[in-house]
Formats: sequence, C-alpha cells, structure tokens
Amino acid sequence: MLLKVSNVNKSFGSKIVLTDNNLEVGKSEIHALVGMNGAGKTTLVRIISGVIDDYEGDIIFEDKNINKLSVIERQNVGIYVVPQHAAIIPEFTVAENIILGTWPKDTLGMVDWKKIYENAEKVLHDYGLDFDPRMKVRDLSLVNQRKLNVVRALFSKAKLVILDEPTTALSSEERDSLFKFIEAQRQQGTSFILISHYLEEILRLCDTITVNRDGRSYTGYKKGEIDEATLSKLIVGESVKLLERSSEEKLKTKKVSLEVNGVSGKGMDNISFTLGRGEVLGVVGFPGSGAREICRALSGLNTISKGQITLNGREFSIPKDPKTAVNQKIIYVSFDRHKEGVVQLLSIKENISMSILTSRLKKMFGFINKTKEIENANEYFKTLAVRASSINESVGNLSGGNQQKVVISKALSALPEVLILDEPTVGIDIKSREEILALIDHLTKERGLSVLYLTNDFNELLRISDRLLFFEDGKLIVDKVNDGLTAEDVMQIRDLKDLKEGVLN
Ligand SMILES: Nc1ncnc2c1ncn2[C@@H]1O[C@H](COP(=O)(O)OP(=O)(O)OP(=O)(O)O)[C@@H](O)[C@H]1O
Repeated sequence: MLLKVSNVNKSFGSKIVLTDNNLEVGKSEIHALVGMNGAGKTTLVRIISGVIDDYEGDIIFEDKNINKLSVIERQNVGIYVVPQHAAIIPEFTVAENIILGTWPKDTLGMVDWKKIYENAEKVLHDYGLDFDPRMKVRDLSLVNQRKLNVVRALFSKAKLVILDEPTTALSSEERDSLFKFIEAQRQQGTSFILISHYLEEILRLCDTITVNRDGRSYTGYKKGEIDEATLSKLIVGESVKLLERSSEEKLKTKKVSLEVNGVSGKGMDNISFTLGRGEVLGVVGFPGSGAREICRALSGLNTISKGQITLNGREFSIPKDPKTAVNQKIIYVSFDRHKEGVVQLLSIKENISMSILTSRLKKMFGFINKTKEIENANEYFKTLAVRASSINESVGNLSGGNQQKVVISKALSALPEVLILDEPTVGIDIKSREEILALIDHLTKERGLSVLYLTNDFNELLRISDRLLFFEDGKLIVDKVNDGLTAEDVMQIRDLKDLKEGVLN
C-alpha cells in the first residue's frame, strides 16, 4: 500500500464537506476519484497534498502517518499534485520548466545551459517523449503541456501523481496518447489518482474507483466489476437521462439569424456560413483549423480583416473587442474560465450581473435595479442547480464545475441572440451536463437563441447539434446536416484531407 486515507472529515465553517472518507492506493495503481461537482474531490486532494492542514483523520503514506508534514515535505516524500492549471511557465523553454528551481551551475557558479538542455533531453527521452527541450512551452500542444506537467512531477521523484481533470478540452486522439503515457509511467512503478468526469475513460484506464457522494466515500470498485450505468448511478444517486435533441428539430429548416460572408483574418480564410434562428451549429476542427478562430473572431477576441456579417437582418459591425460583440448580442463562453470567465473574489450574484449592469439592470441616475438583480441571479442559480449556500457566496469558494455554471449563467443573463459555447461542459459533472444541454435545447426552441457549439466531445456535440461545420487550414470544408451522424463519422469527415466545400452535402 502506498497511500491510505483513513476516516477523514472536513468542514468549512458550518459547511460539512467530507465525512469519514477512506481510500487506499497501491503501488503502480491508477485510482479514480469521481463525484458530482462540489462532492469534495478537490478538498480531499488538498488534504492529501497538505494544502489543507486542519482536518480530522489520518493520511498514511508508505506506512508513515504524514498528518504533520507540510506541502513541501509531502512533495519530498513523493506526493505531487498536477492541478487543472498546472504551474508551467509558458514563456520558458521545456527544459527550463523541467528543472525549474534546480538550476545546475558550472565551476564558476554560472548557470550551465549546455547541461540543462542535455539533461532535459535525456529526461524527456527516458519518459518516451521526443519534443525539443529548447521549445517554448507556449508552442507545445495542449496534450504535450499536460505530459510535461507529469514529467515535472516525476523529475521531482513523485511516487504518487494526482491528476485533476487532465483530459479536459483534449481531442480523443490526444486523450489516447496521454493515457498511453500514463500507463507507461505506471508500468515503471508510479501510482496515479485521476479525477475526471468522463466515465468511459475512468473505466478504461483505472484499476480502482472511489466515488465521492454527499461528502461520503464509496471505495474499492475494481476495473471490470462495474459498468458505466452503475457508476453513473453511484455518482449521482439516481439514473441520469441523457438529453437527445429531437431529430425533427435537427432537420428543421430555420430562418437565417447570423450570416457570415467571406470572413478572413488570422487563421481564417474566406469563411462563409449561415446560422439559423433557434439552431445549434456544431463546430469541428483541430487546433489551428479555423474552428476556434472563427468563434473567437465573431466575439471580438480575434481580428477580422475582411468580410461582412449580418445578424437578424441588421448590419453587424465587425467587433474589435468582446464589448462590441456583446452590445450586438453575440456572447462567447470561453473554455478557460480562469482567464476569461469569472472574478473569484466577487459573489455569484455579482458575477452573473456583470454583463447586464449597464443594460437590463440599469435604473435612472446610474442606480442598479437591486430587486431585478436578485431575481435574475436566483433564476439561473436554481435552473442550473449551482451548489452553494446562496447567490451571495463568493465564486472563489465554489467547486470548479459550479464556477462554470456561473460563467454560463452570466452569458445567458445578457439575453444573447447568438451564444458561442467553447467547451462549455469542461469540469461539469454528468448530471449538470444534461441540465446545461436541456437548457440550451429549451432556449433555442422557446427564445429562438442561436448557438455555435465547439467541443472535442463528439458524442455530446452530436446529441445537441442540428448541423455541423468542419474546418481545416482556416477554411470551412464541409457544412453538413446532423442526420444521424455518429462520432466515428465526425472523426472520418474531420480527417479527410482533400474535401472541397459541400462535397458531402
Ligand atoms: N475555501 C472554501 N471555503 C468554503 N467552502 C469551500 C472552500 N473550498 C471548497 N469549499 C466547498 O466545498 C465543497 C466541495 O468542493 P470541492 O472543490 O472539493 O468539490 P469537487 O468535488 O472538487 O467539485 P468539482 O467537480 O466541481 O471540481 C463545495 O461545496 C465548495 O463550495
């Protein structure tokens, strides 16, 4: 046994978060930690790693009680957490990131760069990676950045690596490649705790599963002994019904809402398409294909150099920043809520109101309509079942998934005509994901909201999208109605290199 968590309890003030939590991780084991948003997974990981030190119970590592050890001391015995936003420095090279803080010096006491790069090359090679240690980390793909985070942990002699949602926003190929890498490290003797909301990958990769529900742990489920439906029921406490947008809705011809005509700019080459009123248009493409670029450009986050856009018959002035897009009723929800989503120090209510202070909530003489503000925040708080004591709770105290629900509430409050969702269910649990999809389905049908939906989770994409746009090399290559497509079809179309626009229509 490598790690033993024994009868751990934790409360924040009067809020009880963990009650009698137990789990055991063996050597060379991949252990899953799953549960709904706010179930207490991150709190437990913070206790194991020593970030939270006021808890009841015992943490035993290699047969020693480590309750009294600090974060650094726990790292020194071999416990290393790789959070969702790991502390790699994008402007540094791969080598600098690996050796961060342990700079080798030459005989004159100068940093020995030759040695740094030689060492880094060897380290990467030992872990089966072949990227150049001189590359800036910002130029690495997302999956290679995540692998580098693990390498850093292993370089620091980690015996147990805790990965918090490592596959979010990765394509299925990138996931496979990350899994192979983790599996290879496990075979070398490293143990992993993996937090994830993707049950299929949990069942594929992990040896043992611990479910956290309502603060209690249900542990010891073994690979092969539990199926996805049973696991899903254990996590939520009831069966989860998957939302399926009706095929009738998917095939309905819709009145044009957004018309994009010959748009070019950074990473975009002469893109034209229409988005119907009440339509959900799925957007597919590898990073750099133009898929994310057009979504961000329509929201004022990327520059458009040429082209025309109309929205519900109005001339749409090319947005130079997000504010001009929002004023024209196009709103973008970013996959990166830390950078572009919420303000941690403000309350749920203040975050939700942020986009409508100068419009829907404005009264005369610069006053804010407080009653309306509370009503509006409460509406989304309830519809999206945000797990917090009230709308006055600070967003920084919420679990990751619940923060994401606040980001979506903020966007919907502004009553957009076009909503652009970029990996909107990142970090969202299996039940909340269905609630979000149901809300989108409802708003498109009842309010005529038009949606551009970008995600690497093709099963999710196909359940909600009426039509799909495929991008490559900055161009729109295929525009296809979702008439019963499968995830395999989507991958096949995306991977065909020489398709000309419309060939498959
Ligand atoms: N510093 C804090 N102060 C008050 N409450 C907190 C604090 N940190 C966490 N919580 C609460 O503890 C509960 C568990 O949060 P935690 O982040 O552990 O959940 P999680 O299972 O990791 O969720 P997710 O899947 O959304 O990441 C939540 O209700 C959260 O609001």
